[in-house]
Amino acid sequence: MALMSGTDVAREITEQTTKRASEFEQRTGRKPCLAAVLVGEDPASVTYVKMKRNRSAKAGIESRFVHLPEQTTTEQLVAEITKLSEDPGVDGILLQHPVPKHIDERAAFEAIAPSKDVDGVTMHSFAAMAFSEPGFASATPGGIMRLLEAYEVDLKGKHAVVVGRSPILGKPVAMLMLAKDATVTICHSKTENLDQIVRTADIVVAAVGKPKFITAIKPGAVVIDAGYNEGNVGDVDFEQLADSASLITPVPGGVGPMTIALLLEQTVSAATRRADLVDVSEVVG
Ligand SMILES: Nc1nc(=O)c2c([nH]1)NC[C@@H]1CN(c3ccc(C(=O)N[C@@H](CCC(=O)O)C(=O)O)cc3)C=[N+]21
Repeated sequence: MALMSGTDVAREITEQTTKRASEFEQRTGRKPCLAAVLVGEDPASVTYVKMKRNRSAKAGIESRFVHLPEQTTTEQLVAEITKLSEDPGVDGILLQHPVPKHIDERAAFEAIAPSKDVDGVTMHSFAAMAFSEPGFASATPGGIMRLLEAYEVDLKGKHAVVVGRSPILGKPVAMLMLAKDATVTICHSKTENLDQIVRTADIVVAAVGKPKFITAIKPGAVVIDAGYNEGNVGDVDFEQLADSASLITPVPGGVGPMTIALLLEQTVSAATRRADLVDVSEVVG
């Protein structure tokens, strides 16, 4: 078994992002700006948004925080996000999921301008991922793909099993893996014989939100734990699988830091594109 260190790969990506942010500031006289929108006081969400803002600041990205009360209506939230979409000083918009149950989350996500959807949550970004067109990846799926790339996991012809079909995690990561020529199976709460299907996977992506849900794999499989349950517990029973997996992500230190790295990277890309600058790093590679 070998670990896939999201912490290490995220650090490398963010070093590059920091350089690009600084170059953006030199050329435009302002920092790239990410607006983070949080509705309510869910303690986990408060922590995540704080982490994202801290890491933005360290990378030279300005962050704007829009904290709305729990009882905000869909109309009010859509109005706030629309303002940010129209604000020329804002490059990227993150609406922290989940929003309170009375809010139509899809309507809120769709108020994000496609050019500012650095968290990859809109239908526009989903379509771009599904059609392999340029666009923003959903942050966690994009982070997972970069982690697989960093560890040279070739998906071509392999059976990838995604457990979970949420709009910003399971479904888009399945599209991204399909684009890399994996044979993709998506399992969910209604799937029959889920354990057996997981045991046929060369690559397992656990994205169900159930602590230690995945307990058996095919020996040698690559295991990606995208779960973020209370107390930093993943969806994978790490102890149970550590020996039989060829590569496995830890929690913490796996997918989580990659999610934030992608968010920041895409924020600088959005800023660069919006300012109509040629991004030297994209040209030079
Ligand atoms: N619109 C939206 N986009 C998201 O990307 C999004 C979201 N909503 N809602 C919640 C989930 C969760 N999420 C995490 C990000 C980083 C860590 C992370 O970095 N965790 C650290 C540990 C955290 C700690 O030390 O407390 C780690 O895994 O090493 C975890 C979870 C992003 N999410």
